[in-house]
Amino acid sequence: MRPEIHVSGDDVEMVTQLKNYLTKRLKYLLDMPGTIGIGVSGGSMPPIFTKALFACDADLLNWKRIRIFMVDERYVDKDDEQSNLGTYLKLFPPELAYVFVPIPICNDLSLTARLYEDNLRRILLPEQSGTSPRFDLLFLGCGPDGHTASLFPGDRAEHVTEYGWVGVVQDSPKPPKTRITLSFASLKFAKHSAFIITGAPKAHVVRAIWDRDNTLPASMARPYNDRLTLFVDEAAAKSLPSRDSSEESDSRSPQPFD
Ligand SMILES: O=C1O[C@H](COP(=O)(O)O)[C@@H](O)[C@H](O)[C@H]1O
Repeated sequence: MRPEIHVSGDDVEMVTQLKNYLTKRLKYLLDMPGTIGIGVSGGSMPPIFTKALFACDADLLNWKRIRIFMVDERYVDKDDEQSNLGTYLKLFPPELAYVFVPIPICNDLSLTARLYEDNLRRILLPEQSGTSPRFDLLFLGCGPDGHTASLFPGDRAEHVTEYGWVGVVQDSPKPPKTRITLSFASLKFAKHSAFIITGAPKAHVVRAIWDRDNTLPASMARPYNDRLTLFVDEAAAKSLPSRDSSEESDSRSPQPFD
């Protein structure tokens, strides 16, 4: 099944599209039992995601049930300007800091990854079945090199945790060099994933995702159930097939996986 595509003319339109998507997903998830786990990315995503989230109706922002976690993090303290979590904490009201799954950065990188995995399993259980996570909603970004989270071309992530949910990267081509990241396996078991991608330098990555070209991590990270939505601006959409092209249709229905 092809991903659902939303092309926006500007940030305001993209925020509205994201707000509508979040509204639909939260309405569904709030009707189900348990904790709602939303994975988010750093880089350019925090401001636009935060605007869209807080544009949702207040009755959907049930902070007793929603927990937000980083799909990757730089190996820096959360007060460092490079910290993805730190960026969100600066954008969220301080009284909501508790909704973020803590990333216990310590002086041992592998231990940091293991402790993060423990936190994810403890906070997002019991929805997690067995050893594979079932994250409710993932918001992924990508770089012009096709990386997503901190999964870079060249298979640089090392698996150091008991369940393989979280890996470590020590030679990131994008500074800082050292990071922790959700693994491909944990990203691919998501119930719903969405990419937020803007700018012409990433148009080839958007096309790779559309074409299921698994030479790039961003395309390799699409969920097994094919429930994937792309939020792109016009520049990032420029390599997609034209609206009326035959390439667009793909009637394969999504795998039942929820
Ligand atoms: O370093 C990172 O890069 C990607 C993409 O960032 P962007 O600024 O090009 O959108 C981001 O998704 C990831 O979370 C971050 O750690």
